[in-house]
Amino acid sequence: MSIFSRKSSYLEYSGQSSSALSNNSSDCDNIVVLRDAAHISLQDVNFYYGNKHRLKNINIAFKKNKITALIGPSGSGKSTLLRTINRIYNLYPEQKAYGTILINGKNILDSKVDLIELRSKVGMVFQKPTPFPMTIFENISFAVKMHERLNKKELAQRVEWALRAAALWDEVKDHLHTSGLGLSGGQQQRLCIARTIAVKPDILLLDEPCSALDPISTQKIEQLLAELKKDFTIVMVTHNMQQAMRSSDDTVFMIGGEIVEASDTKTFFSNPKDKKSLDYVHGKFG
Ligand SMILES: Nc1ncnc2c1ncn2[C@@H]1O[C@H](COP(=O)(O)OP(=O)(O)OP(=O)(O)O)[C@@H](O)[C@H]1O
Repeated sequence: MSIFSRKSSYLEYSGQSSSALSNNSSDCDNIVVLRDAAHISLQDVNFYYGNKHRLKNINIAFKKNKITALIGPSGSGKSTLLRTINRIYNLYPEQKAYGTILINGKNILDSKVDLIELRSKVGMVFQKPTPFPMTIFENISFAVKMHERLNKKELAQRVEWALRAAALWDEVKDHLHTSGLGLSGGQQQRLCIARTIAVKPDILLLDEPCSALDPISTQKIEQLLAELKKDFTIVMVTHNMQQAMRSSDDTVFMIGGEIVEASDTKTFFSNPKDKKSLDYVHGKFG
């Protein structure tokens, strides 16, 4: 069975009873778990850039088919946390993660994990749109060809499917064979999302996907994410608290490489439990 089979769940391996969203931080320091219907679970994750310890005992689970926002001041470790989930940090030998990250019950930090397969199942979209210097069609077909052998017709269907899913098809269908670099910033970001979902991942990691976009493009991406969560589990770093409030189901608040608080977004913003969360929500720092 593939390690990415959807059969296992957090509840199966943890042996813990299900409660609705629960926050264990009072039981055990810095242990914060969103338990219900978890798809990704980090257990005692620590991360180092060389000898700099930048994620400290992270315990958190992200729910299937929900959007979780990672928020916190600059340097709090949000992007680092995101980068552990598809092991992109492995491109840099001095960067090391320890602990357990379970996806569908399998530890993706295990040295035997196939990183190409992992990254096809855990897609990532970065802050700045980065289309390849190729046509719109090729931007997507190139990604698909790296992972699958499809015939010409199947490939064209997959490109159309991904562009439709990324709410870009109607805007580009008449010029698929022109450069992706000719699109607006918002369209380029949707192209990057289309490219990522074209290989049919289970999980989408988004690192400040709207920070380079104008408000209308931002709104389109937010609407798109609301659609995409029906099919994907989404974890998104954002600096924009309004965006976290509008778009996410759950919110995880970090400072200094640690999780301060995690809960459903409505509760986090209306009734944060930790004084630091309250101060952050009220703009007193960060
Ligand atoms: N490549 C790197 N080498 C060394 N240290 C790094 C590297 N990237 C990040 N760091 C450090 O790790 C810590 C966490 O950084 P990270 O980028 O994860 O924070 P962040 O919360 O995403 O910040 P921001 O909101 O500014 O993007 C910071 O102290 C940062 O300086």
